[in-house]
Amino acid sequence: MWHSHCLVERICFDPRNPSVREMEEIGFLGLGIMGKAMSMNLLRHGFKLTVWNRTLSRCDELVEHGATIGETPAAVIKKCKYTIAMLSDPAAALSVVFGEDGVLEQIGSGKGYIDMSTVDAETSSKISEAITSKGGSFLEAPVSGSKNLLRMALYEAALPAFDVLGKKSFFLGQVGNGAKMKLVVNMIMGSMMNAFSEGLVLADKSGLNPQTLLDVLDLGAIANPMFKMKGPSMIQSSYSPAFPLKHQQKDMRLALALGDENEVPMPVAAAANEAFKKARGMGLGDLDFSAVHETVSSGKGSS
Ligand SMILES: NC(=O)C1=CN([C@@H]2O[C@H](COP(=O)(O)OP(=O)(O)OC[C@H]3O[C@@H](n4cnc5c(N)ncnc54)[C@H](OP(=O)(O)O)[C@@H]3O)[C@@H](O)[C@H]2O)C=CC1
Ligand SMILES: O=CCCC(=O)O
Repeated sequence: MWHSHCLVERICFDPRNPSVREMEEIGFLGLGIMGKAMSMNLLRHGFKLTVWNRTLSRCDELVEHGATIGETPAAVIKKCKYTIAMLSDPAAALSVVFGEDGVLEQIGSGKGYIDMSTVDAETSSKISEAITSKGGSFLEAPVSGSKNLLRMALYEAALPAFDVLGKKSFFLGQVGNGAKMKLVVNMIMGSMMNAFSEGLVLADKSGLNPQTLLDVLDLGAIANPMFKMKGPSMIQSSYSPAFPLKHQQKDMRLALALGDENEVPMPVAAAANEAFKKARGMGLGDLDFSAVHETVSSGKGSS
């Protein structure tokens, strides 16, 4: 998990003292794959939550586990001192803040907004400026890892919640750096996933057992959790979504724009992006990003 900017004040709960946690209510906006898993985790660790999701019915399961529903993002902000958002993309992140009944209507002094969505630096900066101009505090805090980062003070205040949500947090300085770091990481991940897919298909088509390829890869210098976790299901053409392919393609697109801005040639990432676009065109956007494998294995590559 990376945090780049700003939450304020020290939250008065202490991770070692659940009774203190109960004094603070955290808001949570966006209950997709990640938001739901993160909210459940917070509830399990004794945090009180008020949740909102655009499709309100997705709040029901959280309510069964003790959460309260906020009718709008503004209502959640009004009720809670700290609110976390986990939304699909820049458009969603902006609309929840700037739209009708949005975050801006109730944010103000003494309130913190933590956006954990993967967006670009420009989006983070727009949100940060709007929130801080109303006296609120903002922290961009994109996360790495799947369902299985405030000005420094808000960062410190939020650490008890981050401790529950992730293994390690990094404070990266100014707003935008969290978004950039996340995009660099996901650009590498998306490029690797494409090379991995091609390798699996090449092994298979050239008469090798793909499972043996996985075993060999796992013992060498390029062994990594992604190959280990995704490989077996990719061989079975099974792509139950942990990280939806449409979001991986959004991250490739945003990383390539960052490359444009900084004049960094990125031919490998550009080719990977084309493969993810192809996969979206094949109707695979809601499946796991490993479904890009189908663009190679079905013989419908990105050329
Ligand atoms: N899945 C993963 O492994 C990881 C994902 N991420 C990032 O986290 C974010 C969320 O990912 P994930 O949970 O997988 O995605 P999902 O697609 O499962 O969830 C997206 C969420 O955004 C909401 N949303 C979409 N558009 C709007 C809008 N215009 N206004 C309000 N709400 C909107 C959806 O609401 P509704 O239910 O109404 O559609 C839903 O709550 C993304 O930025 C992703 O890149 C980061 C790390 C890992
Ligand atoms: O942004 C998504 C990252 C997914 C992962 O790290 O497994």
